[in-house]
Amino acid sequence: MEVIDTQFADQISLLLQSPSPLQVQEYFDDLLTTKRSHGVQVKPTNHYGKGVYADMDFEEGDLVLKDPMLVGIQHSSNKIDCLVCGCCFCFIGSIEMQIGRKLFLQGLGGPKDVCFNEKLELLMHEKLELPYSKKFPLPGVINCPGGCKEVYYCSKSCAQADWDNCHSLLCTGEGSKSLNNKALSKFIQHANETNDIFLLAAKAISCTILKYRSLKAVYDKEKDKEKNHVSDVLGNHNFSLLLKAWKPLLMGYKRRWWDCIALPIDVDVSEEDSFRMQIKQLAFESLELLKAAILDEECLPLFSLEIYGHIIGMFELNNLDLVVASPVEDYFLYIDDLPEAEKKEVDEITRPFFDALGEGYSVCCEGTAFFPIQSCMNHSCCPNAKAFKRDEDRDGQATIIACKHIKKGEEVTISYIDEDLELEVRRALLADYGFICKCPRCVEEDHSS
Ligand SMILES: C[S@@+](CC[C@H](N)C(=O)[O-])C[C@H]1O[C@@H](n2cnc3c(N)ncnc32)[C@H](O)[C@@H]1O
Repeated sequence: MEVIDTQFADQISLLLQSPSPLQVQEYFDDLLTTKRSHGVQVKPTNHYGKGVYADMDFEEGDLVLKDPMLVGIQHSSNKIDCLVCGCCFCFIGSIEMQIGRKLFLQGLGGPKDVCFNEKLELLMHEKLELPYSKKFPLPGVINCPGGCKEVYYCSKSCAQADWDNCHSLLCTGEGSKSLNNKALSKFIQHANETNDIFLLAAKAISCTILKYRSLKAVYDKEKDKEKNHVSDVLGNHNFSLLLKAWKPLLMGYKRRWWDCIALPIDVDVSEEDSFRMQIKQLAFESLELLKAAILDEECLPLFSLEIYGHIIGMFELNNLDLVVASPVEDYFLYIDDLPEAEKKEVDEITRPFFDALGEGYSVCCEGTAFFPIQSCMNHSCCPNAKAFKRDEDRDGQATIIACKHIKKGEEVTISYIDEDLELEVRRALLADYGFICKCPRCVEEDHSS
């Protein structure tokens, strides 16, 4: 066992204790009120933990819920394709910048002629305007306040929100509040080379530390007024503040990553134990790098392997794809729809870029995120709702749409898998989520098979 795990065993088990139904109810009622999501409630189900229930009638196609993420990341491999805000994940810059940057960074200057590559640079720096691009305006690019040149934003408010929420600890720029920028870069490199779910876990830990620090500052101020304050590292007051800061993660459904991760198809069942040990070792290596970068003496239990494993496990079981459609796709579709004569003229300018982009012209922003309310939605193979982005949903929030009539009081369910598959295939896929589905359709198909 790791030192922190042994030393803080009691606190760790409190951090992992399932919240009472009342705590769950209060937390989600509060969250839904703050987010002004009035159509749903989170309540205990009869069978499997908590679930989301309709608080009003919905018709097919109605918006049931917009759920802002707790933490999210853009996949590292997607960063060349799409320049998006590091907080709300909307596309930023301009159509020209998106196209020029992507082609330039990929070294895909098409025909390797100097003239074309010069054009890409001009595009990237917005010194060359493409016809009709103004019809697809994007917010300007705001730099990271810590100067890292890794993350950009759509507005000063998004930059500040991300800084205050988690980025100040995970920024590799000069203004970073991490312990050691080199160690942080090593942690990030390890995550990029192994599994970027570690970046999501690091965001969750940073969020908790920063929340803890702000709760502590308020607490100390109050205490100062009382004059007799004695600061005790991880004493009762501090731990109760840490528990409070941890609350959003406390609510998530968690299992240890190395226990819950699905066995890859190329790993034989006889090698399962050794596979799970390797996964645990990988988490250990990542955690050691993270500790060197952002360890906080007052939040030590957060850096135990047990907690790290549970946070990653929660993201593994509950994470949802973060997808934001590309305005570059809209742009080229618009050009393609122009009246023939005009299209011919415009095409002469845009065609070389379109050809160089190839199929990549429509790549979306892709990543992984944790959505607090959507992650409470249970699965059904005959769901009444689905995660679906409409044309207007151009940021990183999860959008849930009713796919049939939902009555007030009914549970809102989504399908975690492609529900059109056969019973046996569905069962195999759902085994990765750790349960056997007993929805009405599975029960009926099971009886008739
Ligand atoms: C994303 S969570 C859903 C919320 C969860 N019920 C909770 O209490 O936090 C997924 C977990 O819920 C349970 N679950 C969801 N749908 C289920 C179903 N149709 N049958 C059995 N268990 C289900 C499983 O334990 C699954 O791993």
